[in-house]
Amino acid sequence: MDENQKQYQFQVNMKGMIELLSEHIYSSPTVFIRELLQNGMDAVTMRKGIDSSFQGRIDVTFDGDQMTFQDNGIGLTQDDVHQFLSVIGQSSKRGDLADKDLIGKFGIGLLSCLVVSEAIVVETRSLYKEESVRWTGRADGTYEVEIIDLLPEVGTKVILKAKRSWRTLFRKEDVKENILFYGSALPIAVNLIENGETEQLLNGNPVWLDPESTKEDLLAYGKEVFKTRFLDVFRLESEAGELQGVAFIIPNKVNTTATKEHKIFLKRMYLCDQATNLLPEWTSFVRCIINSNALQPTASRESLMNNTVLQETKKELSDCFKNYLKTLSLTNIEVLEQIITIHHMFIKSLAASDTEIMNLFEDYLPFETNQGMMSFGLIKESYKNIYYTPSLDDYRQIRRIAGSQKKLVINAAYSYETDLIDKIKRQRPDLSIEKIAPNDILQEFEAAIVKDDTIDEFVTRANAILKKHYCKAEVKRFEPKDTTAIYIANEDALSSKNIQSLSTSSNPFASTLKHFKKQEEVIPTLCFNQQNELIEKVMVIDDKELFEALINVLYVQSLMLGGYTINKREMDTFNDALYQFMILGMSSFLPKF
Ligand SMILES: Nc1ncnc2c1ncn2[C@@H]1O[C@H](COP(=O)(O)OP(=O)(O)OP(=O)(O)O)[C@@H](O)[C@H]1O
Repeated sequence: MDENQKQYQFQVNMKGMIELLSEHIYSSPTVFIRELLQNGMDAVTMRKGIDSSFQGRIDVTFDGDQMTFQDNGIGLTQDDVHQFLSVIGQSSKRGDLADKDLIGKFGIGLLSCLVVSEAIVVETRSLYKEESVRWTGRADGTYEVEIIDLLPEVGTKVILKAKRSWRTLFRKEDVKENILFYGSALPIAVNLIENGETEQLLNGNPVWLDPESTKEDLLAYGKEVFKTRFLDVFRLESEAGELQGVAFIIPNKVNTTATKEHKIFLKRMYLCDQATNLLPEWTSFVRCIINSNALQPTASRESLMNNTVLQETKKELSDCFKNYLKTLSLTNIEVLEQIITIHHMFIKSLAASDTEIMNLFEDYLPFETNQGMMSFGLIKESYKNIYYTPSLDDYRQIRRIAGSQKKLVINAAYSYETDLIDKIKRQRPDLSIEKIAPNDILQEFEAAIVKDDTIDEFVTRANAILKKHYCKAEVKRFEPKDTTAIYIANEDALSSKNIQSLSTSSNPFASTLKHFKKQEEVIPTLCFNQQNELIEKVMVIDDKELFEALINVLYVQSLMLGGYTINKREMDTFNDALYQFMILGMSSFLPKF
C-alpha cells in the first residue's frame, strides 16, 4: 500500500439499516417473533447436537410493555457475544450442522427486533463457560457488554421493550397468534407466562407431521388452520426436498386466478403461503401444509429459491398427487367422483400432461357440449363422430347451428382441454374426433335450389348492402325452417371485421391497422335460409329502399341471435330501418285528406 493511502473500515448507518429491514426486506414487523423463535430453536438444536436426549424449551414472559424470550439452548460466551451479536452479518451458524439442521444463516435476524424495540437486551450463559454476560444493542448503533451474576440456567434471554407504536404486538394474545403462525411446526415446547401463570402453547409435535395421526385428526387440523371442512386429505413426501406434508382437497370450485394459500415451512419454521414454483398449476384444488429440510429460502425468508432441489421436489410432489388419485380410483370412487365433479378443470390439465392419468380418468371427465355437460365416456358411447372447437367465440356460434344438425360439439376453449382432446385423439385412432369451425358447418348446409336467376340476383343485391358491414351473402337450406339467416364468422373473420370497422372510423391508428389485415381475407357470411318463408318473399322485393331496410334488419337480427356485439353503425342502420317500417306500417292507417 502506498504511503499516502490509508485503509478505513466500512461504517454502517444503523437507522438506514433498520429502515431497509423493516420497509424493504421484511413484509411485516411481526417477523421479529419468527427471528426470536428461530434463534431459540437453533440454540437448542446446537445443544442437542451434544446431548441428543436434551429437552429444549422456549418460555415467553409478558410484563407490561416488556417481553422476554428465553431458551435453554447452547448460550453464548463473552467472546461469542462480541463476535456474533455485535457484528452485523456474522453468524455462528456455518458448517455441516448449520446446513442440515439450523434455520438461521445470514446473521441479520436479531436486528428485526430493533424495528419494534429501541434496544435489544441479551442475557446469556454458555454451556461451555461458568459466566453470564449482558449485551445491550441499540438502534443508534451502539452496544454495551457487561458481566452479570451467573444465570441459574444455561441458555439465552432476549428482553425487548415495545416502542410506543408497536405496543399491540407485545400483547399476549397477539404474540400467541404470531407464534402459532410462524412456529406451529417447531419441534420444541413453547410456553407463555403472564402473571405467574404458564400456558403451554406448542408441544413440539404437530398433528400433520405425526405419522400416527389418522385421516380424521388431519381433517380436524385442516379445519382449524384453514377454517374449511375439506373433502379429503393425503400425505405428501419428497426425498429430494426432505419434505413431508399434507394436502387437503378444497370442497368447492376454485377460481384458476385466485391466490393459492398454503403453509410452507422450512426446517419447521414458517416461510410463506405461496408454493408457486413448488406445486404445478394443476394442483390448485388443494391446500397444503409442507415442511422441507432441504429447500432454500431467499434472504427475506419469505419465498423459496428456485434451484435444482426445488425442481426435483416438484416432480416428486406431482407423483404424490398422481398416486393419490390412482389409489382413490381403487379405494374410494365416491370421493374421486366428487373431486372430478368439482375440480375437473385441474384433473383435465393433469391428464393432458400425463398419459396414465388420462387413460384412468378419460371416461369420467365432464365436458361442456352443445347437448349439455357430458362425461367423455357418455360422449364416446352416444356419438360416432365427436367434434370440438378450441375457440369460445366459435363454440358459441356452433352451439346454435350444430344443434339442428344433431352434431355433438365439445367446447374446448381452455388450452389444456384442447391439449387433452388432441392427446386422446392421438392415443385413440379408433375414435372419430375432429376440430370444427363455424365455416365447416356452413359447408355442410344443403345448397339452395336454383330455378332461375332469382338467387344470384338476390345475392348481388344483398352484397351491395352488406358490404358496408364487412359481410357477404349466401343462400342455403337449413333447419330450423323458422331461422331466417345465420351470421357465420370464425375467429379470423371476426378480427378482420373489427380491424375493418376501426379503420373506417376516425381511429388515429387506422392506417397501421390496415396492414394487419390477412393476405387471404376471411369475410363473415350472412347465410340466408331458402326454406324460410320470409326470405322467399324478401328475394322478390323490388323496392330498393324497402329491400335495403329488410337486409339491414335481417343482418342485425342474426348478429343478435348469435350473441355478437353490435357496433354503433350497425345499431344506427337497424334503427333507421325500423323507423322506415313504422312509417310504412302506419301509412295505410293514417287519415286520408
Ligand atoms: N438465542 C440465542 N442463543 C444463542 N445464540 C444466539 C441467540 N440469538 C442469537 N444468537 C447468536 O447471534 C448470532 C446472530 O443472530 P441473528 O439472529 O442476527 O442471525 P442468524 O440467526 O445467525 O442468521 P439469520 O439472519 O438468518 O437469522 C447467531 O448466529 C448466534 O450466534
